[in-house]
Amino acid sequence: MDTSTSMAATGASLPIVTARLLLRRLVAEDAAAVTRLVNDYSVAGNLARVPFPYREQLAQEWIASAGAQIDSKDAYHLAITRDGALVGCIGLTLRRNALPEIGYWIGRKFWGQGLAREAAAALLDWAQTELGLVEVEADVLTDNLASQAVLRHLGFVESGSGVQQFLSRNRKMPVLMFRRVAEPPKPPAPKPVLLVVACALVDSDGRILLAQRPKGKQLEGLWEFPGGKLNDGETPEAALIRELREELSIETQESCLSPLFFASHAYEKFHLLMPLYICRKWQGRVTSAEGQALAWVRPEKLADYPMPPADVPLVALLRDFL
Ligand SMILES: Nc1nc2c([nH]c(=O)n2[C@@H]2O[C@H](COP(=O)(O)OP(=O)(O)OP(=O)(O)O)[C@@H](O)[C@H]2O)c(=O)[nH]1
Repeated sequence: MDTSTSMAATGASLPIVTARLLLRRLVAEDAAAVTRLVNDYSVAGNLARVPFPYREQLAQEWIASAGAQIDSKDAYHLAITRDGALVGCIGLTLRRNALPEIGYWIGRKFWGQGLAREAAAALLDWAQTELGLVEVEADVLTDNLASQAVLRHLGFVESGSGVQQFLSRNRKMPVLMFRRVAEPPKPPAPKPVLLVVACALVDSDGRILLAQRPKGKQLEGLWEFPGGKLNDGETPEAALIRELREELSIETQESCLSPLFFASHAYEKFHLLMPLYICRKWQGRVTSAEGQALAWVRPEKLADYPMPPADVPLVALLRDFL
């Protein structure tokens, strides 16, 4: 069954998938299952707008109107299915002079498994993301403690009480009103800024030295400019002179290091800020002091060496510069 094509027209993405459930558009074939589950006083008696006994003809009409309401964006009544079988329904109705209202029911044999809570949590998240709904209301029979527990768990708080006509009971019943204000999405936690210094060592043939990141390290196998993190109290230049000594067994001086470009890149756990220096003068022979593979690379060949994402803009700049 394709429930996604027709939703495309409304701009909202359905179905909604949760750990155990699929919330999808109701289809005509659901009428028999809806009738079987709702035509049970323990279910229908909690619902204000369904008569009891409940007949399949009503289910057919309701399913047709639910489809039309989704298309007109007036309400989103969805089937709750588990492993392909209908276990209940859930809906969100957008009202003109009132807040949107959520309602749901679960067939009696599926009670006690937290399915209403799982479906409602998913629909509320979906409504916030897809429809921008922040505040939602729900009315619950005063003695329907299970449904009130679901709402409380989802962050609803009691906002009033009243009476409402219940078709299923053919009389007015006391209800509690609940309201939920969704928390605004949390901004991502700020990442620590990591300062790393790196160097484009350029030999007399105009080739640049790249070092391969060893196995077991983050970004292993990628080629990078020699360098590393600053120790406490170190200047960038002192750190770079130390790193070149430790990694490549060469000596250089601050006067031989010229700042060139810098990389600013968001990695998953930190934000890298990496000034890239250029150095054409050093003492000693470049050797791999830490066992890392080294390569002297012509500027036009740099792109053949896979490098960390932070380095990509630097490589382009360096190629133009040299
Ligand atoms: N040296 C260097 N580091 C780079 C480059 N590009 C880039 O993203 N980085 C990142 O900057 C950090 C450099 O830290 P580092 O070399 O001192 O440390 P590391 O990850 O090797 O681990 P370590 O702390 O065990 O030595 C790494 O996260 C590395 O992925 C680059 O061109 N050169």
